[in-house]
Amino acid sequence: MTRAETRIKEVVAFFENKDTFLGYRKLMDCAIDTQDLDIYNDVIALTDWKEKHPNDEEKLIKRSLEILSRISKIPIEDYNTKHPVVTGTNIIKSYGANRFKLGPISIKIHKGDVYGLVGENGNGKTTLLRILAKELKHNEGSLKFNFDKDFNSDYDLRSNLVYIPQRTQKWYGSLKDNLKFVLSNYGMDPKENETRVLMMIARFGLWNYKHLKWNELSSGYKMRFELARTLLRQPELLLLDEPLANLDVLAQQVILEDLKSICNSINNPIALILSSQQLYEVEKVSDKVIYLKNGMHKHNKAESATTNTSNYLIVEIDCNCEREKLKQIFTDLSLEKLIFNGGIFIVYFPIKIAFPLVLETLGKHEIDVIYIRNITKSTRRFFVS
Ligand SMILES: Nc1ncnc2c1ncn2[C@@H]1O[C@H](COP(=O)(O)OP(=O)(O)OP(=O)(O)O)[C@@H](O)[C@H]1O
Repeated sequence: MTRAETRIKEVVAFFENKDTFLGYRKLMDCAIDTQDLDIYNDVIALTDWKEKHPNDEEKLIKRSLEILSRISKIPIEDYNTKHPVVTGTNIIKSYGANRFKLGPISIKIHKGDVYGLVGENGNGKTTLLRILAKELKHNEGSLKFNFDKDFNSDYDLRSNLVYIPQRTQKWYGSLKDNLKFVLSNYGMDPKENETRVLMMIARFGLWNYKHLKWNELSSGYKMRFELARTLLRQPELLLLDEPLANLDVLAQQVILEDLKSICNSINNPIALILSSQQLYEVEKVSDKVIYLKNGMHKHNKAESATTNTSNYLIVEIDCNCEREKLKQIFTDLSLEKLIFNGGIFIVYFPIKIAFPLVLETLGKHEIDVIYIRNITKSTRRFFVS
Protein backbone atom coordinates (compact mmCIF):
# COMPACT_ATOMS: atom_id res chain seq x y z
CA MET A 1 0.00 0.00 0.00
CA THR A 2 1.41 3.45 -0.89
CA ARG A 3 1.59 6.27 1.66
CA ALA A 4 -1.23 8.03 -0.15
CA GLU A 5 -3.45 4.95 0.02
CA THR A 6 -2.66 4.45 3.70
CA ARG A 7 -3.55 8.05 4.43
CA ILE A 8 -6.86 7.88 2.57
CA LYS A 9 -7.72 4.72 4.51
CA GLU A 10 -7.05 6.58 7.76
CA VAL A 11 -9.27 9.47 6.73
CA VAL A 12 -12.09 7.10 5.75
CA ALA A 13 -11.78 5.56 9.23
CA PHE A 14 -12.12 9.02 10.84
CA PHE A 15 -15.39 9.55 8.98
CA GLU A 16 -16.62 6.04 9.80
CA ASN A 17 -15.99 6.83 13.48
CA LYS A 18 -17.88 10.11 13.02
CA ASP A 19 -14.78 12.15 13.83
CA THR A 20 -15.75 14.60 11.13
CA PHE A 21 -13.83 17.54 12.63
CA LEU A 22 -10.49 15.80 12.19
CA GLY A 23 -11.57 13.80 9.14
CA TYR A 24 -12.52 16.90 7.19
CA ARG A 25 -9.17 18.62 7.86
CA LYS A 26 -7.30 15.48 6.81
CA LEU A 27 -9.52 15.18 3.73
CA MET A 28 -8.37 18.68 2.75
CA ASP A 29 -4.72 17.64 3.12
CA CYS A 30 -5.33 14.69 0.80
CA ALA A 31 -7.02 17.08 -1.64
CA ILE A 32 -4.13 19.56 -1.52
CA ASP A 33 -1.65 16.80 -2.35
CA THR A 34 -3.48 16.09 -5.61
CA GLN A 35 -2.86 19.69 -6.81
CA ASP A 36 -5.98 19.02 -8.90
CA LEU A 37 -8.17 22.11 -9.26
CA ASP A 38 -11.36 20.08 -9.89
CA ILE A 39 -10.85 18.33 -6.57
CA TYR A 40 -10.17 21.71 -4.93
CA ASN A 41 -13.47 23.01 -6.33
CA ASP A 42 -15.32 19.98 -4.98
CA VAL A 43 -13.87 20.61 -1.51
CA ILE A 44 -14.64 24.33 -1.72
CA ALA A 45 -18.29 23.62 -2.66
CA LEU A 46 -18.57 21.08 0.15
CA THR A 47 -17.03 23.51 2.68
CA ASP A 48 -19.59 26.15 1.70
CA TRP A 49 -22.39 23.60 2.05
CA LYS A 50 -21.00 22.36 5.39
CA GLU A 51 -20.98 25.87 6.87
CA LYS A 52 -24.61 26.34 5.80
CA HIS A 53 -25.71 22.91 7.10
CA PRO A 54 -23.72 22.44 10.32
CA ASN A 55 -26.03 19.73 11.65
CA ASP A 56 -26.27 17.45 8.64
CA GLU A 57 -23.37 15.19 9.59
CA GLU A 58 -24.58 12.18 7.66
CA LYS A 59 -24.66 13.99 4.36
CA LEU A 60 -21.28 15.58 5.07
CA ILE A 61 -19.77 12.15 5.64
CA LYS A 62 -21.35 10.78 2.47
CA ARG A 63 -20.11 13.65 0.32
CA SER A 64 -16.65 13.58 1.92
CA LEU A 65 -16.31 9.87 1.19
CA GLU A 66 -17.27 10.52 -2.43
CA ILE A 67 -14.49 13.11 -2.74
CA LEU A 68 -12.03 10.74 -1.08
CA SER A 69 -12.93 8.09 -3.60
CA ARG A 70 -12.16 10.52 -6.44
CA ILE A 71 -8.88 11.53 -4.75
CA SER A 72 -7.85 7.87 -4.47
CA LYS A 73 -7.84 7.60 -8.27
CA ILE A 74 -5.23 10.36 -8.66
CA PRO A 75 -1.65 9.10 -8.48
CA ILE A 76 0.49 10.91 -5.90
CA GLU A 77 4.23 10.73 -6.08
CA ASP A 78 6.24 10.23 -2.91
CA TYR A 79 8.79 12.97 -2.25
CA ASN A 80 12.23 11.77 -1.20
CA THR A 81 13.14 13.62 2.01
CA LYS A 82 16.57 12.03 2.38
CA HIS A 83 18.66 15.18 1.91
CA PRO A 84 18.54 17.97 4.47
CA VAL A 85 17.13 21.24 3.25
CA VAL A 86 19.33 23.22 5.65
CA THR A 87 22.64 22.26 7.17
CA GLY A 88 24.13 24.55 9.78
CA THR A 89 27.58 23.68 11.11
CA ASN A 90 29.07 25.23 14.24
CA ILE A 91 27.08 28.41 13.91
CA ILE A 92 28.04 31.15 16.33
CA LYS A 93 26.42 34.53 16.76
CA SER A 94 27.58 37.11 19.24
CA TYR A 95 25.90 40.44 19.89
CA GLY A 96 29.25 41.88 21.08
CA ALA A 97 31.81 41.43 23.85
CA ASN A 98 30.24 40.38 27.16
CA ARG A 99 26.84 40.16 25.51
CA PHE A 100 24.68 37.24 24.51
CA LYS A 101 26.37 34.54 22.45
CA LEU A 102 24.57 31.79 20.56
CA GLY A 103 26.27 28.55 19.70
CA PRO A 104 28.22 26.78 18.43
CA ILE A 105 25.14 25.07 17.04
CA SER A 106 24.99 22.37 14.39
CA ILE A 107 21.69 21.46 12.88
CA LYS A 108 20.33 19.43 9.95
CA ILE A 109 16.76 19.99 8.86
CA HIS A 110 14.79 17.67 6.63
CA LYS A 111 11.55 18.31 4.78
CA GLY A 112 8.51 16.66 6.34
CA ASP A 113 9.94 17.01 9.84
CA VAL A 114 8.79 19.31 12.61
CA TYR A 115 11.44 20.78 14.91
CA GLY A 116 10.38 22.38 18.18
CA LEU A 117 12.66 25.12 19.44
CA VAL A 118 12.22 25.57 23.17
CA GLY A 119 13.95 27.33 26.03
CA GLU A 120 13.37 29.98 28.65
CA ASN A 121 13.11 33.65 27.68
CA GLY A 122 16.27 35.18 26.27
CA ASN A 123 18.08 31.94 25.46
CA GLY A 124 18.45 32.55 21.73
CA LYS A 125 15.39 31.03 20.01
CA THR A 126 14.57 34.13 17.96
CA THR A 127 18.26 34.70 17.23
CA LEU A 128 18.60 31.17 15.81
CA LEU A 129 15.41 31.47 13.75
CA ARG A 130 16.53 34.80 12.31
CA ILE A 131 19.92 33.34 11.36
CA LEU A 132 18.23 30.42 9.61
CA ALA A 133 15.94 32.91 7.85
CA LYS A 134 19.03 34.88 6.75
CA GLU A 135 17.68 37.94 8.49
CA LEU A 136 20.66 38.02 10.80
CA LYS A 137 24.29 37.32 9.94
CA HIS A 138 26.16 34.75 12.01
CA ASN A 139 29.79 35.36 12.96
CA GLU A 140 31.19 31.88 12.51
CA GLY A 141 30.24 28.53 11.01
CA SER A 142 28.49 27.62 7.80
CA LEU A 143 24.87 27.59 6.73
CA LYS A 144 23.94 25.74 3.55
CA PHE A 145 20.53 25.54 1.89
CA ASN A 146 19.57 22.78 -0.48
CA PHE A 147 16.26 23.80 -2.04
CA ASP A 148 14.53 22.24 -5.04
CA LYS A 149 13.69 25.65 -6.42
CA ASP A 150 16.90 27.46 -7.42
CA PHE A 151 17.59 30.78 -5.83
CA ASN A 152 19.97 33.37 -7.14
CA SER A 153 19.28 36.17 -4.74
CA ASP A 154 17.96 36.76 -1.24
CA TYR A 155 14.69 37.81 -2.91
CA ASP A 156 14.31 34.35 -4.54
CA LEU A 157 15.26 32.77 -1.25
CA ARG A 158 12.22 34.39 0.34
CA SER A 159 9.88 32.13 -1.62
CA ASN A 160 11.80 29.02 -0.55
CA LEU A 161 11.95 29.87 3.09
CA VAL A 162 9.41 31.86 5.01
CA TYR A 163 9.91 33.31 8.45
CA ILE A 164 6.90 34.48 10.44
CA PRO A 165 8.03 36.67 13.34
CA GLN A 166 6.30 37.00 16.71
CA ARG A 167 4.64 40.25 15.73
CA THR A 168 3.21 40.37 12.25
CA GLN A 169 2.35 43.49 10.28
CA LYS A 170 -1.05 45.03 9.80
CA TRP A 171 -2.64 44.63 6.37
CA TYR A 172 -5.46 46.44 4.62
CA GLY A 173 -8.51 45.19 2.74
CA SER A 174 -10.21 41.82 3.19
CA LEU A 175 -8.52 38.59 4.23
CA LYS A 176 -9.40 36.95 0.92
CA ASP A 177 -8.13 39.84 -1.20
CA ASN A 178 -4.84 39.77 0.67
CA LEU A 179 -4.43 36.08 -0.06
CA LYS A 180 -5.28 36.61 -3.72
CA PHE A 181 -2.66 39.33 -3.87
CA VAL A 182 0.04 36.77 -2.97
CA LEU A 183 -0.72 34.59 -5.96
CA SER A 184 -1.28 37.47 -8.35
CA ASN A 185 2.33 38.45 -7.60
CA TYR A 186 3.31 35.12 -9.13
CA GLY A 187 1.25 36.04 -12.22
CA MET A 188 -1.35 33.35 -11.58
CA ASP A 189 -4.47 33.20 -13.75
CA PRO A 190 -7.41 34.78 -11.80
CA LYS A 191 -9.60 31.65 -11.86
CA GLU A 192 -6.86 29.41 -10.52
CA ASN A 193 -5.94 32.10 -8.00
CA GLU A 194 -9.53 32.14 -6.66
CA THR A 195 -9.62 28.35 -6.38
CA ARG A 196 -6.25 28.02 -4.63
CA VAL A 197 -7.06 30.85 -2.22
CA LEU A 198 -10.48 29.44 -1.30
CA MET A 199 -8.91 26.02 -0.76
CA MET A 200 -6.40 27.53 1.68
CA ILE A 201 -9.15 29.55 3.38
CA ALA A 202 -11.10 26.32 3.87
CA ARG A 203 -8.01 24.47 5.12
CA PHE A 204 -7.28 27.00 7.83
CA GLY A 205 -10.88 27.26 9.06
CA LEU A 206 -11.21 30.81 7.75
CA TRP A 207 -14.33 30.24 5.65
CA ASN A 208 -16.58 32.51 7.68
CA TYR A 209 -13.87 35.13 8.10
CA LYS A 210 -12.79 35.59 4.50
CA HIS A 211 -14.42 39.00 4.06
CA LEU A 212 -13.14 40.42 7.33
CA LYS A 213 -10.42 43.01 7.72
CA TRP A 214 -7.31 42.87 9.88
CA ASN A 215 -8.82 44.77 12.83
CA GLU A 216 -11.91 42.51 12.80
CA LEU A 217 -9.88 39.34 13.40
CA SER A 218 -8.73 37.95 16.74
CA SER A 219 -4.99 37.30 17.17
CA GLY A 220 -5.52 33.57 16.66
CA TYR A 221 -7.25 34.13 13.33
CA LYS A 222 -4.54 36.60 12.31
CA MET A 223 -2.06 33.77 12.84
CA ARG A 224 -4.20 31.40 10.75
CA PHE A 225 -4.24 34.04 8.02
CA GLU A 226 -0.43 34.32 8.17
CA LEU A 227 -0.11 30.57 7.83
CA ALA A 228 -2.52 30.47 4.89
CA ARG A 229 -0.65 33.32 3.21
CA THR A 230 2.67 31.58 3.77
CA LEU A 231 1.57 28.18 2.52
CA LEU A 232 0.16 29.63 -0.69
CA ARG A 233 3.78 30.40 -1.55
CA GLN A 234 4.62 26.71 -1.19
CA PRO A 235 7.79 27.24 0.86
CA GLU A 236 10.30 24.46 1.44
CA LEU A 237 11.31 25.71 4.88
CA LEU A 238 8.98 27.38 7.33
CA LEU A 239 10.25 29.19 10.43
CA LEU A 240 7.66 30.24 12.98
CA ASP A 241 8.48 32.34 16.02
CA GLU A 242 5.96 31.64 18.80
CA PRO A 243 2.98 30.83 16.54
CA LEU A 244 0.97 29.63 19.54
CA ALA A 245 1.37 32.75 21.64
CA ASN A 246 -2.14 34.11 21.12
CA LEU A 247 -4.07 30.90 20.75
CA ASP A 248 -6.29 29.22 23.30
CA VAL A 249 -5.36 25.69 24.38
CA LEU A 250 -7.64 23.89 21.92
CA ALA A 251 -6.61 26.15 19.03
CA GLN A 252 -2.94 25.48 19.87
CA GLN A 253 -3.44 21.75 19.50
CA VAL A 254 -5.46 22.11 16.31
CA ILE A 255 -2.92 24.44 14.67
CA LEU A 256 0.00 22.22 15.65
CA GLU A 257 -1.67 19.09 14.31
CA ASP A 258 -2.61 20.94 11.14
CA LEU A 259 0.92 22.22 10.66
CA LYS A 260 2.34 18.77 11.21
CA SER A 261 -0.06 17.25 8.74
CA ILE A 262 0.56 19.95 6.10
CA CYS A 263 4.34 19.72 6.51
CA ASN A 264 4.07 15.95 6.18
CA SER A 265 2.55 16.25 2.73
CA ILE A 266 3.38 13.22 0.59
CA ASN A 267 4.50 15.04 -2.53
CA ASN A 268 5.19 18.53 -1.23
CA PRO A 269 6.63 18.29 2.28
CA ILE A 270 7.91 21.29 4.21
CA ALA A 271 10.57 21.50 6.91
CA LEU A 272 9.15 23.32 9.91
CA ILE A 273 10.88 24.88 12.89
CA LEU A 274 8.74 26.55 15.47
CA SER A 275 9.70 28.18 18.69
CA SER A 276 7.32 28.02 21.60
CA GLN A 277 6.89 28.17 25.33
CA GLN A 278 4.15 25.51 25.07
CA LEU A 279 6.55 22.69 25.74
CA TYR A 280 4.21 19.72 25.97
CA GLU A 281 2.13 20.71 22.97
CA VAL A 282 5.28 21.19 20.91
CA GLU A 283 6.85 17.94 22.09
CA LYS A 284 3.76 16.05 21.07
CA VAL A 285 4.08 17.01 17.40
CA SER A 286 7.83 17.52 17.03
CA ASP A 287 10.10 14.94 15.47
CA LYS A 288 12.93 16.65 17.29
CA VAL A 289 13.06 19.17 20.11
CA ILE A 290 15.94 21.64 20.26
CA TYR A 291 16.34 23.00 23.77
CA LEU A 292 18.43 26.15 24.06
CA LYS A 293 20.07 27.08 27.32
CA ASN A 294 22.31 30.15 27.44
CA GLY A 295 22.62 30.03 23.68
CA MET A 296 23.72 26.38 23.63
CA HIS A 297 21.84 23.38 22.32
CA LYS A 298 21.19 21.07 25.25
CA HIS A 299 20.67 17.59 23.83
CA ASN A 300 17.61 15.77 24.99
CA LYS A 301 18.95 12.30 25.38
CA ALA A 302 17.52 10.78 28.50
CA GLU A 303 20.22 8.15 28.34
CA SER A 304 23.01 10.65 27.85
CA ALA A 305 25.80 10.49 30.39
CA THR A 306 26.19 14.26 30.17
CA THR A 307 22.86 15.02 31.79
CA ASN A 308 22.69 14.82 35.54
CA THR A 309 19.06 13.73 35.32
CA SER A 310 19.76 10.56 33.36
CA ASN A 311 19.61 8.18 36.30
CA TYR A 312 16.21 9.25 37.52
CA LEU A 313 12.57 8.68 36.90
CA ILE A 314 11.30 12.27 37.10
CA VAL A 315 7.65 12.94 37.79
CA GLU A 316 5.78 16.22 37.89
CA ILE A 317 2.83 16.20 40.29
CA ASP A 318 0.20 18.73 41.22
CA CYS A 319 -1.75 17.50 44.25
CA ASN A 320 -3.45 18.61 47.40
CA CYS A 321 -0.86 17.16 49.74
CA GLU A 322 1.68 18.48 52.22
CA ARG A 323 5.31 18.17 51.20
CA GLU A 324 6.19 16.06 54.28
CA LYS A 325 3.34 13.62 53.66
CA LEU A 326 4.40 13.19 50.04
CA LYS A 327 7.96 12.59 51.14
CA GLN A 328 6.80 9.98 53.58
CA ILE A 329 4.64 8.00 51.15
CA PHE A 330 7.43 7.93 48.57
CA THR A 331 10.04 6.62 51.02
CA ASP A 332 9.22 3.06 49.96
CA LEU A 333 10.03 4.00 46.37
CA SER A 334 13.55 5.11 47.38
CA LEU A 335 12.73 8.78 46.83
CA GLU A 336 15.86 10.68 45.76
CA LYS A 337 14.72 14.27 45.63
CA LEU A 338 11.54 16.30 46.06
CA ILE A 339 11.39 19.85 44.72
CA PHE A 340 8.54 22.31 44.96
CA ASN A 341 8.61 24.27 41.73
CA GLY A 342 6.08 26.92 40.73
CA GLY A 343 3.19 25.33 42.62
CA ILE A 344 3.94 21.75 41.59
CA PHE A 345 6.17 19.00 42.91
CA ILE A 346 9.04 17.58 40.88
CA VAL A 347 9.89 14.16 42.26
CA TYR A 348 13.03 12.17 41.45
CA PHE A 349 13.17 8.38 41.88
CA PRO A 350 15.88 5.90 40.91
CA ILE A 351 15.41 4.98 37.23
CA LYS A 352 14.53 1.38 38.20
CA ILE A 353 11.23 2.60 39.69
CA ALA A 354 8.40 2.18 37.18
CA PHE A 355 6.00 5.08 36.66
CA PRO A 356 2.87 2.92 37.28
CA LEU A 357 4.27 2.20 40.74
CA VAL A 358 4.21 5.92 41.51
CA LEU A 359 0.57 6.06 40.36
CA GLU A 360 -0.26 3.03 42.47
CA THR A 361 1.38 4.54 45.57
CA LEU A 362 -0.50 7.81 45.17
CA GLY A 363 -3.75 5.87 44.73
CA LYS A 364 -3.08 3.64 47.73
CA HIS A 365 -2.64 6.68 49.96
CA GLU A 366 -5.72 8.37 48.45
CA ILE A 367 -3.77 11.44 47.41
CA ASP A 368 -5.96 13.94 45.59
CA VAL A 369 -3.94 14.25 42.37
CA ILE A 370 -4.85 17.15 40.08
CA TYR A 371 -2.19 16.47 37.48
CA ILE A 372 0.69 14.03 37.01
CA ARG A 373 3.22 13.55 34.23
CA ASN A 374 6.31 11.46 33.64
CA ILE A 375 8.89 13.99 32.41
CA THR A 376 11.93 11.68 32.38
CA LYS A 377 12.28 11.99 28.62
CA SER A 378 10.80 15.45 28.22
CA THR A 379 12.87 18.60 27.81
CA ARG A 380 10.61 19.87 30.59
CA ARG A 381 13.10 18.35 33.04
CA PHE A 382 15.68 20.91 31.91
CA PHE A 383 13.31 23.72 32.85
CA VAL A 384 12.97 22.47 36.39
CA SER A 385 16.48 21.28 37.17
N1 LIG B 1 19.94 43.14 18.47
C1 LIG B 1 20.40 42.72 19.64
N2 LIG B 1 21.47 43.30 20.23
C2 LIG B 1 21.94 42.87 21.40
N3 LIG B 1 21.42 41.82 22.10
C3 LIG B 1 20.36 41.21 21.56
C4 LIG B 1 19.79 41.60 20.31
N4 LIG B 1 18.75 40.79 20.03
C5 LIG B 1 18.66 39.92 21.06
N5 LIG B 1 19.63 40.16 21.98
C6 LIG B 1 19.87 39.41 23.22
O1 LIG B 1 20.10 38.06 22.87
C7 LIG B 1 19.53 37.19 23.86
C8 LIG B 1 18.66 36.16 23.15
O2 LIG B 1 17.52 36.80 22.61
P1 LIG B 1 16.43 36.03 21.76
O3 LIG B 1 15.38 37.02 21.38
O4 LIG B 1 17.11 35.28 20.69
O5 LIG B 1 15.87 34.99 22.85
P2 LIG B 1 14.53 34.13 22.88
O6 LIG B 1 14.93 32.78 23.39
O7 LIG B 1 13.86 34.19 21.57
O8 LIG B 1 13.68 34.88 23.97
P3 LIG B 1 12.07 35.02 24.16
O9 LIG B 1 11.57 33.68 24.58
O10 LIG B 1 11.98 36.03 25.28
O11 LIG B 1 11.51 35.53 22.87
C9 LIG B 1 18.80 38.07 24.85
O12 LIG B 1 19.63 38.23 25.96
C10 LIG B 1 18.64 39.39 24.11
O13 LIG B 1 18.66 40.46 25.03
